[in-house]
This record gives sequence, C-alpha cells and structure tokens, in this order.
Amino acid sequence: MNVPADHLDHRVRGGWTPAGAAAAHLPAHASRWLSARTGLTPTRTPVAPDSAMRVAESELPAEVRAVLNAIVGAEHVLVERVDRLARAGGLSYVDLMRRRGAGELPVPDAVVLPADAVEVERVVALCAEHNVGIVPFGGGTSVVGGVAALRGDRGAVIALDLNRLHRLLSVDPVSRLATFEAGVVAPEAERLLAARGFTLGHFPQSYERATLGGFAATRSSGQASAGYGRFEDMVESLRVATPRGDWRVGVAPASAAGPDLRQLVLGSEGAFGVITEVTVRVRPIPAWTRYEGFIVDGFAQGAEIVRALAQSGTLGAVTRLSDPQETEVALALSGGWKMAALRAYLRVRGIAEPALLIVGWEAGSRRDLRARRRESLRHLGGTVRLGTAAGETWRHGRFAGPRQRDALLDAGMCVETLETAAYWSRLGELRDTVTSALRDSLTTAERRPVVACHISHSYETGASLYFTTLVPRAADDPIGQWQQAKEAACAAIAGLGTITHHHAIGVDHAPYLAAEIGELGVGVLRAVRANLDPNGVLNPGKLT
Ligand SMILES: Cc1cc2nc3c(=O)[nH]c(=O)nc-3n(C[C@H](O)[C@H](O)[C@H](O)COP(=O)(O)OP(=O)(O)OC[C@H]3O[C@@H](n4cnc5c(N)ncnc54)[C@H](O)[C@@H]3O)c2cc1C
Repeated sequence: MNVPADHLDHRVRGGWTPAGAAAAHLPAHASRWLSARTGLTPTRTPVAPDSAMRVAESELPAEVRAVLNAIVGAEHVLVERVDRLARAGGLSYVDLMRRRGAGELPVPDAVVLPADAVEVERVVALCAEHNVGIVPFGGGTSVVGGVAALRGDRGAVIALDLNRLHRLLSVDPVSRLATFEAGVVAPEAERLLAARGFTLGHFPQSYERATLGGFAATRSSGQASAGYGRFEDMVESLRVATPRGDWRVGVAPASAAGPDLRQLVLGSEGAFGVITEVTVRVRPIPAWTRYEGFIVDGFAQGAEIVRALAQSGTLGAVTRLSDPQETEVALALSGGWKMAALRAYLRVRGIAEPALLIVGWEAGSRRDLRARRRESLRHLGGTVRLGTAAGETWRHGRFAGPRQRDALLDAGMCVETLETAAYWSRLGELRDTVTSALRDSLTTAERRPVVACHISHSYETGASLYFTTLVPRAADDPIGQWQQAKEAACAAIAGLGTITHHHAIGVDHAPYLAAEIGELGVGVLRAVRANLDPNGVLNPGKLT
C-alpha cells in the first residue's frame, strides 16, 4: 500500500501519541498535586492491546468488495482487524476509554482508501446502490462520535478514509486562493502553502492530525480565529461526492444567488456527501509576531477586557483568557520555582484570583504589529504584564494538551472537554451554571473534580467557553460517570448558549439539536439529506 507510514501512525487510536499513553509523561510534582487536589490514587491503566479488543468478522458483501477492489485497487480495501480497528471511533474520552476496555467500540467492516475525487464518487455510488453505510474519515480526531462506525439498519458500514487525497491542486496567488484535496492534514497544507509564502492560519489544538475536509465538515475553529476567522470563513468553494452525483458550490467571493449553499455543506458532518476538494482563502505569512501573557483578577474582569478588545476591533490574532481554575491547573502542572515565585508576586500585587490572558499579535510589518499591540494595550490597563516569555511558552506548548491527556488517562483520571458559546450578556451566567453542573455531578466523598474554563474565540457579540474537567475515574463505571456529567452540562447550556461552538454534533450532541434549531430546522436538514442521499447511507446516526 502506498500510503506514507507516518500518515497511518497517527491512527493508533489508544491515545494521541503514536505509542499511546506510554510515550506521554506525567511529572511527579503534577501527580502529587492531582492527588492532593482531586483525591486521585494514581493507578496504571494503559491502553488495551489491539488483540484484547472485540472485533466482529467483516460483513462487507463479497460482491461489493470485488467492485471496491476494481475501483480503488485491492490494496486499498482493508479488512484486517488491525486496519479496521485503527479507524474505529474518534478521540473523545468515551472512545479512548473503550480502548481501555470500558464498553464496546463499533468497528467498520472495511476501510476504503480512494485516490481522488472521482474514485470517491464511484465508491459513494456503489455503497448507495448496495445500502452499505459510509463513514467519511479524515484525521479521526472527532470528539463527539462523528466517526463512529454505526451502520443503523444497513448490513455493513465502511470507513471511507480520505488519507490519499492529500494534494494541493492549485494556487491562485492573485486572488489568494488555494484548492486542496480534502484529506490533506493541516501541517502538510501549511507546508505546501509556506513554500508559496502563504498561510491558512487555522490552528486548532488537533492541528497535527486533522484534515481540511474534517475542518469543513465540522465548522472547526482554530486558536487564531480572531486573526484568520473560523474555518467556514476561509472556505470559498467545495466539491462534494453525493449518492446523486458530483456537487460543486461556490464560484465567487460573494453572491446573491439564493441562500449560500456552501454554508449547508460546512458543518454537514458527512451526512450530505463526502467533501473531496476545498478551496480556501489564504494569507501572506505574517513576518512579525508577538505573544504576551497578562494576569487579570478573576474571570469577570478578564471577560470584560476581552469584550472591550472584541468590540473595538483590537483583539490579537490569538486572544485567550483562562479562568482562575484553569490558571491554577496550568501553574500547578508546570511546577518549579518560577511558578512559586510568580504566585508570591501576584499575592503581593493583590491579585486574589489570578486568571491568565494570552494575546498574540501577527502582522506583515513591524510598524503594523506595534500599532496593533498599542491599540490592544489601551484595553489592558490594570493587568499584570508577564511579557513575551509567558506568551511564547503558551505558543510553543499549544499542541501539547492531547499528550498530557494521554498521561492523565493512564494515571487513572477522567479527562474531558466540552464547549459552547453565548452572547456577552449571558457568558458569566453560562460559565457559572455549567461549572456547577459538572462539579455537582462529579463530586463524591472521595473525588473532588477540577472544572476549568477558557475563552478562546471572541466575537463582537459574544464568545466561546471551553471547559476542561479533571476528576479521578470511577473504576466501576468510567463512561457512565462522564456521560452523567455531560448530560448535566448540556442541560445547563440549554437556553443560554449553543450546544457546540466548534466540536460539531456527531452522535453525542444529536439529542440536543432540535432544542437549538427547532423541529422545523431538523426537518430542513433531513429533507436535504433525503434529497442528496435517498438511501441514507451517509454517516448513519450523525447530525440528524
Ligand atoms: C485533542 C483535540 C483537540 C481538538 N481541538 C479542536 C480545536 O481547537 N478546534 C476545533 O474546531 N476542533 C477541535 N477538535 C475536534 C476535531 O479535531 C475537529 O472536529 C476537526 O475538525 C476534525 O477533523 P478531522 O479531519 O479529524 O475529522 P474527522 O474526525 O475524521 O471527522 C469529523 C467529522 O467530519 C466528517 N468528515 C471528515 N472528513 C470529511 C470529508 N472529507 N467529507 C465529509 N465529511 C467528513 C466525519 O465523518 C465526522 O463526522 C479537537 C479534537 C481533539 C481530539
């Protein structure tokens, strides 16, 4: 098979690091702090070996397999258990726990790796004809069950792995457009663009593994969203393989030719078709960047500052406010004398509840960078400036979170995140309500959860809230423990914010969709789906 090995390594699904949790490391001071703060009794709970996982025989009909072999080549139709297991599920806590022996993981009957858009179209048409489910699989980083191999009432389901669609097809430097095949992973897209002096500027925490098709299918949002926009703001046009044929949307930078159908494809999570090509708007690589850290006193003060920045148009490309709990965790896990000194200094400065604010400016010239920073600083009076060391430390560690999660899972923690967004006037209430819901659900005599939160995407009218929960795992029911907490959080979100700001709907949020968009809205989505996919083979059980 001619798929580069490193493209497959990242599919080792037990954890983020290719070698699973074993390659991640939790320092002794972090372990001690977790025990004291949460009641953790460290245990060794490594990922189960593949051989311990239950994998049923493939039920892909022989005649379908024969035609698939003819379309993509037999070496690109994988039915070995190791290959199917590698595309079974995403990277939510529940999926990762299933890898640790808690609960069953749905496994696809085959993995199919087409080479280009035309092969994808032929595979989609074949599966539609034979009622075989299709789960589009990009980087497999979904945390909401988006790539769960559910077959519904179909006899079989395949994982349609977009890994071989990794080419840059064209660049239009005059219009600043680039067309990629949808399976290209973000770092490779950046590498290809950098060779031409451009950047996409999309840096979600899953950057190392996620694909452009996945970003489009989930309306992803990157850490520099204030500077470059959410992913849907970057997409100019799309090519989609549907059971009804090839579909292209987007021909000009703006159009009044009815509703914008690009927005229907963006966020469609593989339920309307398989995105095969994405044309994105690109920007010159910024010649100058500067990242700084600030400490504010409490979440409310920090949120007021971020709102002022957002409403005056002076946000940094990255503007990220951690609440005091998240700041406490960051300081505790970093450890060392510098952190102790910082805490002492903040006490002297009278900061009761330190909350870390990172602002990163990016610009084409030094003068422009200085001007942007000056404008932002007008709203940052009264903060404690930590300088560029704190900002650069955050920047260099910004993709480290998933590795740390592996280590925490291995040590016996339940670690999971959830996210939402709301208008500024409701943001404080939303944070308090969700924090309480998570805390109340997870607290027991032995377990004291940490519920931390940050704002990382801000708009004129509101912002996202991203919650991270750390609690010792309930050995008898680790999945139920989290699912109860998640339900409580979702109930708390209802009426105040959206059920998801950037993780998408998948399986996990599907029960909450009608409350947000109404039964009429769900009906519209179902009608589109039924039109494009009359047999309902596309990503069964997701979105609607
Ligand atoms: C540690 C971690 C951190 C994360 N941080 C962020 C973050 O900062 N911002 C953010 O937005 N998200 C984040 N996510 C969530 C996830 O990375 C995003 O949803 C991402 O967009 C998924 O891309 P992917 O290529 O991995 O897609 P996959 O996980 O493979 O698929 C996601 C969904 O899209 C569908 N899909 C994938 N490719 C296609 C295609 N070509 N055509 C049609 N449908 C398709 C799948 O069927 C599935 O429903 C994070 C996830 C993890 C595990």
